[in-house]
Amino acid sequence: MVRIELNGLSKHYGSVKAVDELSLKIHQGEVFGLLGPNGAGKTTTILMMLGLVEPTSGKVRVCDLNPTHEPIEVKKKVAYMPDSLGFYDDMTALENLRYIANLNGQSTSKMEEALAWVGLQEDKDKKTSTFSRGMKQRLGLADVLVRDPEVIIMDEPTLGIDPEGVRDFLQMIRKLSKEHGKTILLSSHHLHQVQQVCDRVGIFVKGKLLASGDLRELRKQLFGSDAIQVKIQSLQPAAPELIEALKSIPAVSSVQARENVLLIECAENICHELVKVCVQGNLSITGVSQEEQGLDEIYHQYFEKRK
Ligand SMILES: Nc1ncnc2c1ncn2[C@@H]1O[C@H](COP(=O)(O)OP(=O)(O)OP(=O)(O)O)[C@@H](O)[C@H]1O
Repeated sequence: MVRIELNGLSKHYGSVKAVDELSLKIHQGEVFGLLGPNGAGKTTTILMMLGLVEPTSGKVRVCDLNPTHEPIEVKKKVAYMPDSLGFYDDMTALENLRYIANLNGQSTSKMEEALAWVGLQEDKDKKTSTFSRGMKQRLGLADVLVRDPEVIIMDEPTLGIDPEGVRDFLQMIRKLSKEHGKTILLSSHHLHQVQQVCDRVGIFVKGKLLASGDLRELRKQLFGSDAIQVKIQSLQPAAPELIEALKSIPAVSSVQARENVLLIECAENICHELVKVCVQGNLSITGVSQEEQGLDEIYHQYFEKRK
């Protein structure tokens, strides 16, 4: 079920095309990462999804609603977590949640449960002035849980949190999507984190979506190849017959032999098969490693190539 659908969506500020003909579908239960450098158009896209910025052209639908025309209905189904959350410092965690719930006319029955879920049960009666940034982000997540939305939109949710806090937070995001069926859109500069938690990623540059998909699809879209590179080291150079045998494997796209090293590019993970063929070809293997480009490499390599 599609929860977020953008179709040829554009937003122009004078001559600046903040978002340019953006089309994208995000399904229920998916964690989708919006990834891009400063000024790419991520925030503008989010604001259009929330009905806070009107598109110049194109369509946006969130939970089968038009945010521009039905902003209040959208607000009931979508929770937005900005990068820095404002809580009242002189109120406790519980009081803050109650205050927000009352303002939004929501039930307060799930507050304790939500605080326990994010691991703040023992801190619920502490004033939020004593909270670390990570604790405030978890309180933000508890607030989201109280609202029980269908879609959660987060802008840089892990900014300024320590590594352990980030790990816990990412686990919660994953759980919200996989166990609670929430659709999550996450905007971030943190490539490594996006890679850990997102099912799919969209790479934005200058208002345009350059590529979207899982890591493999991104590799293919950005580089025209989704190759995995396998490096096989051996005591002696590979015989020409062995190199030919490796090349004849359908998933293998190229084989390079340099002294005692074979570099094999293949379209899928067939490491075990390559090793078998090498052993049959009497190669004395001393090491095997597989290199698959992560999001970091994909992102940097792609932008370095374009400079
Ligand atoms: N209200 C506005 N008026 C004029 N220009 C704007 C406005 N909001 C955004 N822009 C411009 O639109 C472009 C996209 O900005 P946006 O904030 O959406 O990018 P972003 O990807 O969220 O960046 P960041 O990662 O820095 O938050 C930028 O060039 C920005 O200067």
